[in-house]
Amino acid sequence: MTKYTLTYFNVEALGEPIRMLLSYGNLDFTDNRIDYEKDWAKFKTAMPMGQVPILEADGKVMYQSLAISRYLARLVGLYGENPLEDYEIDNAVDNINDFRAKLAGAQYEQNAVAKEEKFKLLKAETIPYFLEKLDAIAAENDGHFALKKFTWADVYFTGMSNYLSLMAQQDITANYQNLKKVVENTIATPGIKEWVEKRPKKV
Ligand SMILES: N[C@@H](CCC(=O)N[C@@H](CS)C(=O)NCC(=O)O)C(=O)O
Repeated sequence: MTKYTLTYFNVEALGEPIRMLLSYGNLDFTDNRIDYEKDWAKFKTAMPMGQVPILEADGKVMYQSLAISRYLARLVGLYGENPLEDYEIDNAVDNINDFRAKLAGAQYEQNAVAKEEKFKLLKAETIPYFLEKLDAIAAENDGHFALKKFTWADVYFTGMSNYLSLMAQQDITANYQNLKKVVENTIATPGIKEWVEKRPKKV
């Protein structure tokens, strides 16, 4: 049986959807968390693109979190059953990821004045815009992100949700009932439920 090792920092963020997919599939994995301050400089040079997450499986080193997630989603049966279904799921993930990129653009802005301006715009326009759109997609799909059923798009949103809330400086599901439903359904799913109960409490 394949033994996986996920290497990432001691946070949820890009690593968490992968941890959830591994847990959903009941795949045997080591959750290897690097201490950024102490150890990252030495690990970074050994990473294929100088970044994490990476997933090791029987000697194969995989990187790029979305590529890893798609691989696992296929493996555990949370992708589509044909190219059109795959498109629907990928489309939802891309929408979520566009939201993440907007938040990260402000969060990681180095110039303090520019950062404040970016956050003002985020709070006034970008965050409500994306959350309304995402909530509408979840409403159309009966509390899921695609195909009216549980797919890895739901896992992606749920895995990222605490990190997105942290960057948005607000609970992103608080006023969006359909997004809340996606998260509630996902964390009640066998495999993921047990993972969420035992995972380190570090967003
Ligand atoms: N596109 C990559 C981005 C990976 C990425 O941005 N990783 C960050 C952590 S979230 C990282 O390794 N940062 C440390 C560095 O770049 O030195 C993916 O999705 O895997």
